[in-house]
Amino acid sequence: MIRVGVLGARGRMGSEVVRAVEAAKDMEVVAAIDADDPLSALVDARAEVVVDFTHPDVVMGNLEFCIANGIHCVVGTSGFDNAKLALVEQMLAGKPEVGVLVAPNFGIGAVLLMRFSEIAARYYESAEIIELHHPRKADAPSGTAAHTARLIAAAREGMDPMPDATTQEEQGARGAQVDGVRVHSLRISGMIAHQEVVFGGESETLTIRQDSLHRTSFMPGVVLGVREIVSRPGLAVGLDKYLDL
Ligand SMILES: NC(=O)C1=CN([C@@H]2O[C@H](COP(=O)(O)OP(=O)(O)OC[C@H]3O[C@@H](n4cnc5c(N)ncnc54)[C@H](OP(=O)(O)O)[C@@H]3O)[C@@H](O)[C@H]2O)C=CC1
Ligand SMILES: O=C(O)C1=N[C@H](C(=O)O)C[C@H](O)C1
Repeated sequence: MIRVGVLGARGRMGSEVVRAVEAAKDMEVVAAIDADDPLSALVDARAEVVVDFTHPDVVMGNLEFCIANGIHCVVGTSGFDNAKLALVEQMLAGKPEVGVLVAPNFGIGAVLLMRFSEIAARYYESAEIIELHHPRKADAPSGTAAHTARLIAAAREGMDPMPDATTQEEQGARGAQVDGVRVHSLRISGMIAHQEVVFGGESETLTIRQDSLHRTSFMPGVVLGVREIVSRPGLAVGLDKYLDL
């Protein structure tokens, strides 16, 4: 049995993770921790793997503690940019046996959307992202949208800039730019997590869309991450690293 600690255990995602881990035959929750609970409970409970769905402001401190204590980390919390990932690499330098998976999105459809977007990016002169989430989300753009934008930007290397004649703009009307890719963030009651990537070229568009209709959609990916991380030391970014895409 893999001994799992859940950080953010009373949150929207964390509470689903507790249920999913308990339902899996080969793992158990040994510590369910939320804000104000001491991280030392993870060590007391001999947790082997931590699943973190907390907040972008606290996740780095959690990682520092877990890595220092030899606990593998499956991280769903958003807000990771290259600078934060470099810090995680630094934390791991002294603990090469520890694994950390940072997954912008654990939904299989979202993982496929990101891969398909990376493939499509080279074939279209225009690409923009629309992400749609519930209004209680703390960060914008979403981690998934930012990661997708970076993948598209990397795939477009060497291509001409996207056409855009805008010279006069209400602030924000054209969205945020992540590595030069426009991202538009909607916060809509009733929604969970949704993303569209719209590509355009000569007399043609391609729209790729994924919808998470319930937070259970993320759980097969989280459980896979817990199962895999115990034998995958080092930092992996994206669940696709554990899939044969
Ligand atoms: N990668 C993926 O597939 C997905 C990622 N996410 C990301 O996961 C994160 C959490 O989302 P969501 O569950 O909706 O958010 P919630 O606010 O519902 O849950 C976060 C929980 O973490 C708690 N928390 C805050 N600080 C700490 C701490 N230091 N230690 C332990 N627990 C703490 C919060 O407590 P309190 O409310 O008291 O502050 C809250 O209970 C977000 O960054 C979101 O973007 C979400 C869905 C899927
Ligand atoms: O906050 C959320 O809900 C989600 N956050 C992640 C993100 O920022 O991409 C993953 C998913 O979109 C749900």
